[in-house]
Amino acid sequence: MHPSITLPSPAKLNLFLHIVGKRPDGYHELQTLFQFLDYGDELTFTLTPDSPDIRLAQPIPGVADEDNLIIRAARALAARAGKPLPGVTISIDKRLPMGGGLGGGSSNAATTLVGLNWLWQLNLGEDELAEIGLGLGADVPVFVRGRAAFAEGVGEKLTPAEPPEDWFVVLKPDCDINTGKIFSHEGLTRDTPKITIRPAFEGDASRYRNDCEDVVQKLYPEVRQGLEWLSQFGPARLTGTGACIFGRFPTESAARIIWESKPSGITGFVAKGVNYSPLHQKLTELT
Ligand SMILES: C[C@](O)(CO)[C@H](O)COP(=O)(O)OP(=O)(O)OC[C@H]1O[C@@H](n2ccc(N)nc2=O)[C@H](O)[C@@H]1O
Ligand SMILES: Nc1ncnc2c1ncn2[C@@H]1O[C@H](COP(=O)(O)OP(=O)(O)OP(=O)(O)O)[C@@H](O)[C@H]1O
Repeated sequence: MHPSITLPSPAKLNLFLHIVGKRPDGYHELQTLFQFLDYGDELTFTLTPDSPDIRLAQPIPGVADEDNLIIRAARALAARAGKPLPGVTISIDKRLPMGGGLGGGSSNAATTLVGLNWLWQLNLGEDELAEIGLGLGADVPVFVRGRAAFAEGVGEKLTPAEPPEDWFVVLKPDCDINTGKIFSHEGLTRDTPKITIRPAFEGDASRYRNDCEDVVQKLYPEVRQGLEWLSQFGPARLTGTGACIFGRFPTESAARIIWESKPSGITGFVAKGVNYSPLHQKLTELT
């Protein structure tokens, strides 16, 4: 039996998302609150000592292996290690909708960096892994660090936060939203005044908005209808640039009652918000 490890790759929510400016390189400066969900993909890493190849057991439909953030993360880590390493085969149990604002690809990249650092026994520190992660995507560092956080810059300046660990109904309206298209939309507001938060942010995130929500609702009636339906029952928001939306509930049973009554034809799930990533939780249990 070759050494093997199965690790969670959780989703994130942007409990709020403010666009506070635009950088000279065209990227938008954000202030956002990230919380993890106890729901996500699962990756299994199996070392193949007889072959140096880094490969996927099965491709993700619509994503070329070369572009897959899992392969890109594993290669970036191997390059940083700078020594011969055993090959690895990675299989994916994909549960998160792609391009849904739940950070699935970024989370897969982070689980790969953290998991292979462990399996290859590289002992790189969290700062170094987060730096490699930032080269793969702005949302990767928060998944590498594994703590809910208030994020600034493009998402890389992180202050740990402890929002309430509520339950969420997460719905995926039936549309695909391109992040670049939303960020380049002329109707997007880019001047929300910067806020300062108390260290640890224990406040009520639903006081704050997602600045992408107006544009996304205008372009995608499915999102508007979903938000209208969900907000009857409590605070509801878009995560990232969508398409997923979430409603917040104090208990699992309250969330499940609403989930059961969702309109037909809409997919999604019920999950708990967690401030410590299930990935890091699992690794703690293993060591
Ligand atoms: C909106 C968030 O989901 C918040 O968590 C993320 O910042 C999005 O991060 P991401 O999915 O890694 O985004 P990318 O795939 O890198 O971005 C796609 C495109 O959106 C635009 N973009 C993205 C992030 C950002 N802060 N400003 C931008 O202007 C850029 O044109 C970029 O080329
Ligand atoms: N392992 C992967 N899993 C999912 N998507 C991937 C992966 N590797 C590359 N991608 C590409 O990344 C794109 C964005 O996927 P992802 O699921 O991260 O979006 P998202 O949930 O909108 O993320 P964000 O909230 O960061 O915008 C996909 O459309 C796909 O082309």
